[in-house]
Amino acid sequence: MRAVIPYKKAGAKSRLSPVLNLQEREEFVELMLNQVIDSLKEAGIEKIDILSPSVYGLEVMARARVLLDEKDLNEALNRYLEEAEEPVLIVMADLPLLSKEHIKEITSTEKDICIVPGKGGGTNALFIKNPSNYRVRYYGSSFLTHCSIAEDSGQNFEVYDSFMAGTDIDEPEDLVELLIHGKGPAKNYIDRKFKLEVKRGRVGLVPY
Ligand SMILES: Nc1nc2c(ncn2[C@@H]2O[C@H](COP(=O)(O)OP(=O)(O)OP(=O)(O)O)[C@@H](O)[C@H]2O)c(=O)[nH]1
Ligand SMILES: C[C@H](OP(=O)(O)O)C(=O)O
Repeated sequence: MRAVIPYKKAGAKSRLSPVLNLQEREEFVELMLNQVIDSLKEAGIEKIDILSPSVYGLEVMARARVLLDEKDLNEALNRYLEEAEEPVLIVMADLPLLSKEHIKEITSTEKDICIVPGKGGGTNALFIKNPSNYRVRYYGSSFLTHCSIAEDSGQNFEVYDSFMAGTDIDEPEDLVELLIHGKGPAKNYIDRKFKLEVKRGRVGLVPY
């Protein structure tokens, strides 16, 4: 088994631009990437690839193999799947609440594929036992798309239902979940810039 983390630091997390400037977003995304790598290693996954369109932010990366592919996310990942000769776990880099336990459960599925839905219809992780038989199509309602792709290719799949693994950090309100449930450098980075605002209803985020 090997894990691949698609990663693009340049201009990362544009949806967080209302609350973080470009430098902050690029610093933050690098912290989240390293927490995902931590969880993969803690789960015993030794072969970890980072698939990126450029070497930016990865010049001194020694914790995983860096693969460069300037193609867009889907083309790059599908080329990776074509060339893979073992089960592949695709994990997004913006999952600071993903734990080793989640990873062990996801990769222990009895199905051909395990799909981890994100918020708003996305796909946070995909474990694919037979990568030659599967292709990805991220963006839009990619979770539903990936379920259909599995069905259309005659492969059964498990939907891994987890609030924590399902929390990808895309929008400012996602930072609330990181402050409440997270730990480690990514959480500490946001902790230094924001505090929780507890009013009626949902907890909010306010800058210091
Ligand atoms: N290899 C590769 N990874 C990408 C690319 N675009 C995004 N990613 C990564 O794919 C994952 C999901 O991407 P998004 O959540 O859309 O991240 P993003 O593009 O920084 O966020 P927004 O700018 O808010 O859309 C993250 O791990 C990104 O780092 C790309 O063109 N190539
Ligand atoms: C890549 C994309 O991420 P999102 O924009 O949903 O966070 C997806 O999961 O299809």
